[in-house]
Amino acid sequence: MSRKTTIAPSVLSADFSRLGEEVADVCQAGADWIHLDVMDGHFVPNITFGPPVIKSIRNRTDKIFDCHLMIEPADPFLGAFAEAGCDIITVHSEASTHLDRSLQAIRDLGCKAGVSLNPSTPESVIAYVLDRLDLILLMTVNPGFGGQAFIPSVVEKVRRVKAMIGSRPIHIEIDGGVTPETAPLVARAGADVLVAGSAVFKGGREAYAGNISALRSGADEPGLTEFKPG
Ligand SMILES: O=C(CO)[C@H](O)[C@H](O)COP(=O)(O)O
Repeated sequence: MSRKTTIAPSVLSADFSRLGEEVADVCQAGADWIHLDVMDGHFVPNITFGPPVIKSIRNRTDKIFDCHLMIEPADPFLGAFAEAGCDIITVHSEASTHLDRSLQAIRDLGCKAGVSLNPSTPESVIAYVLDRLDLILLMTVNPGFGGQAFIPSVVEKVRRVKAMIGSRPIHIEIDGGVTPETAPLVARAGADVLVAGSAVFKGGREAYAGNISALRSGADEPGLTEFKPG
């Protein structure tokens, strides 16, 4: 059976002066989720936006808001991101001193809980929190900027994480340098959610539908098993 990979455009590559329209346009073009990259200028060398901006675009779509927190600490702000309308909140393992507590707090807020690993972080850091996870975000670039080159060594980590989670209903999401060429590599290794900024937003709104379908057709090869989240 073939499957449908979830495509999550990262608004990092959108025109921020028209963010609401950009979100509506990519949803209209076939996006499944909206990926929100929150950066603090401390954990990563860039600053983006926070809860007020997310709240201001929440009414543009009812698609899942997938919030990737690249902030340290994250715990004091989890409530504000949930309140702003995020459905999934992902924290970085490298920025979480008490990862188990952070994941529990996200679920207590009524959101799905995710953890993100930088390219150099081994998957062993999540071995004891698997039952608290709805999503594992494996970075295929060093976080902070869009438009970077995909780091191929992470493909092997995707395979290991897929084996590690077994039958648990946990999404494996890939973020960084995802293109129609790299999408099949990570999909074959076990990823079911692909984040893409540059590859979706290039060419302006008329190009979004074609860009999304190019990513999807690369990832949705026949023979890949369908993912059924819990
Ligand atoms: O988290 C990110 C950077 O930290 C971005 O989501 C990611 O890099 C997507 O951009 P692109 O598809 O252009 O690589």
